[in-house]
Amino acid sequence: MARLPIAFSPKELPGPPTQPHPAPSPLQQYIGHTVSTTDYDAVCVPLTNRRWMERWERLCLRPIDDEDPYVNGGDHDDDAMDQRNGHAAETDREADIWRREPNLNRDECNITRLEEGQAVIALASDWLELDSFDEGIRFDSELGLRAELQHALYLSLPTLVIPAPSLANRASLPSYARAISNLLQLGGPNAYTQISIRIPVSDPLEIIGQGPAPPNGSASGDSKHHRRMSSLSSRPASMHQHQLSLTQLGQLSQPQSSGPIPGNRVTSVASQASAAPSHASGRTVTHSAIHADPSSTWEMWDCIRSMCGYHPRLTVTLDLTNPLPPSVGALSRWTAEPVKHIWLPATAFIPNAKGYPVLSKACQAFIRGMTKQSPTFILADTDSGRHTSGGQNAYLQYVRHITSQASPNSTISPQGPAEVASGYGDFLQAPLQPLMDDLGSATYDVFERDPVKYRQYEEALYLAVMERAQVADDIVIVVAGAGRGPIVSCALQALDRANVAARVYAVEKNPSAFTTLQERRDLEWGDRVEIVFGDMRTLPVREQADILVSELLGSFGDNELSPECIDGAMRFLKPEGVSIPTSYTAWLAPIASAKLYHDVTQSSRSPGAAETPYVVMMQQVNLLSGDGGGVAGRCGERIQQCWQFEHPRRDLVVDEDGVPYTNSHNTRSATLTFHIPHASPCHGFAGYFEAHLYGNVGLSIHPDTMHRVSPDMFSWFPLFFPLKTPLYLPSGAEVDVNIWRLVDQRSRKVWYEWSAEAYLPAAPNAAPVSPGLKVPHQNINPTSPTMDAPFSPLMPPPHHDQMGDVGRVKIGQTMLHNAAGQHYWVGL
Ligand SMILES: C[S@@+](CC[C@H](N)C(=O)[O-])C[C@H]1O[C@@H](n2cnc3c(N)ncnc32)[C@H](O)[C@@H]1O
Repeated sequence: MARLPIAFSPKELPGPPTQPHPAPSPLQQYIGHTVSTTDYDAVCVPLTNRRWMERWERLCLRPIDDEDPYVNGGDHDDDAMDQRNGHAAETDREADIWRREPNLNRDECNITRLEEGQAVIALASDWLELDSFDEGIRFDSELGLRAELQHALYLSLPTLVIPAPSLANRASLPSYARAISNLLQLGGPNAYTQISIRIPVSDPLEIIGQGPAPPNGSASGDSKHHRRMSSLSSRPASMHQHQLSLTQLGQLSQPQSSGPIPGNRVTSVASQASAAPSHASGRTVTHSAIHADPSSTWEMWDCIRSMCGYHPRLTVTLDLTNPLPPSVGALSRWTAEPVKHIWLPATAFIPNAKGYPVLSKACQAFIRGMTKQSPTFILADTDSGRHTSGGQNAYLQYVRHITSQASPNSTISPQGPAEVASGYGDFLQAPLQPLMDDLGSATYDVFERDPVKYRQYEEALYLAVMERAQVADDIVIVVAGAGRGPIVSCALQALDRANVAARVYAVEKNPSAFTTLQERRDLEWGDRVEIVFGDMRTLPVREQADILVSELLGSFGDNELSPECIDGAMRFLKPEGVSIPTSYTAWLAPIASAKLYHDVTQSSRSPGAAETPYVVMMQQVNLLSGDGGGVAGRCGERIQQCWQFEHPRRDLVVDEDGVPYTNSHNTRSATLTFHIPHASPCHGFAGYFEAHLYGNVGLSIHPDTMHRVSPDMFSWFPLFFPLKTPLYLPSGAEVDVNIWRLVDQRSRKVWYEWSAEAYLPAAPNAAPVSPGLKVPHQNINPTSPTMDAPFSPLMPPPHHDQMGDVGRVKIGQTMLHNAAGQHYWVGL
């Protein structure tokens, strides 16, 4: 496993440069020394220092009354008031000049030189509040952050880590996200610095079921709320907005006024905010409704990145300060997100029996699972002396040890050996079309490296030969689509093992591969094999076979047109003959993957790129569905079967040449209902196949059976059916997926179309619920932070369907993808 970078977050930094450039600055020396003399790879440094905070606060905040010397000093005379007003006007002027061109001064920055930016992870100021209740603080925080990002872009810093939005202030999250979205425009399309949002892995109070985090505590536990109000808020125009936001939060008992509220402290407003927030619609959402699913921190991230349009320079710094949520499903969502850093403070470690810092089993498993995203770990507070043994280095050594161990077997995609897999992770590949195109030798070379597939074929052939040998003296094997001949060799080895003689034909339509077959016949096989050039669907039959063996399977089973080819080759088969494979099935599951979604929707891709299936070795992908039927027992398993093809089919109507008149019998359709335990956007579907070769031998890339059926096989990666627009699925949602395999004989095409509908389970006869009333069927209310649709007074009463006692309410729908095969089809 590749060595993952680990960064050190020091408590104290060296002072500013004292020598002119190019003499290395103290910070540069410190970073160089740390990286060269320890096992750390980077240093995590706050971009700015206290002086910047003090200037920003002086310009952008006004003292609250009890801090104001003019008010509390008792000097209420006119002169004092005049002096005070004059002073404030001067600061206002200075503030507005700053607002016109927000900047940082040199002595406010910890990092000032290009050379210092190497091996650095920069932290933005954690006292800026993009999501403050106070509109003025929000806007000035955005300007402050703009100045910081501008500086980071100037220094080409790789990342600026932005403080977490406040859990206690979800209502302002859209403001936070809007500000981030605007900041991402800075520097234009060639901007380099990534913005990484620090998101806590959980809200601890949510985990113990006590509702959201308290006010005045940021998600990471730091107190960053300003005790003062914005200087802008004392101006009439913005005060209106400020009042409005407070009223919407139900916090003001006094009537609105157009002027400042005497003695009203921002902190007191914030402290009331954890009481049940009442939305402008008048709909009351209780804490339990909001926080039944431990996902509010992930949901904050989902809101931000959705509002930022899945921007490629927007990433997550996952903060493990708080305890992990107990649900593996809730945690695994992070595997599908662009997690760039993992913040690991000393408090996340527990002491082992000898007092050394270690991580809990759950945390170890989580971290190992996240290593495929290659995050940088940031170790913080390791010098706090929290653990009695090992000293500061123990944390580093331990994380090195954990991240060097392979992640447990929880993959949802076959992975080849490192040299095959490297570079394939989450890479979108166009599915092969071996019927329409002639494959190159290098392509055959790649799939011939998988010994498992051929071992399975040889075993299946051995079983079939042994069985046929019981009833027939004269055995004929036809390898249909022989490629460069590996299955021909499998057939010969199976015959040798069974000690049975047979005539073997190798049929191939790729003229170049046919030359390799000629060479192998001449040099290896001799007259044991007869090679035949041509299309198996039209070639004249020389001799009928006992065993027709083919490998025309795609990642979804039938997507390389195995059904159509084998139908045409049926003419080669004796009435009692067998096909290897005898059947194959296509399977589907809903997935989330910010990376795959971003890749298919990139502007450089064609408009139909999000309506085309891709072959993908899935890594940063989360399988969304759960087992267990869902609330109403309507849902199937987490990965569901779409359809099956069996060979040989004896019921087809064929013409005088033995070729089926139509291909209509190869159309298929499926409607699958999945249960979604944890809220997530759905970015598409993973398609898998299982093939029954013969006897008890098969091939599988189905995540639940591949390790049993064909362990370590890596010839096929899953097929990804993207959604053009993500479909948001709240906790407890049900998603109906429709998928069709369609054929057109005249245009000689086969293609897939797909769409999905999202529902929430709803109680039978559930009347709209009044604010504050308890929801009747608690047990069917699997809520998420954004889920209150089934019982919303704004929605019509739930509609019953035939499938069970629990009705459901539709909440979303996708378009039909690849209608009429306009963007993707496979030629016959
Ligand atoms: C996926 S490759 C498998 C090759 C080889 N059997 C193996 O397993 O390594 C499928 C092969 O079938 C050939 N093929 C596809 N359709 C065919 C057809 N209708 N007639 C003859 N060969 C065909 C392709 O050219 C290709 O060589």
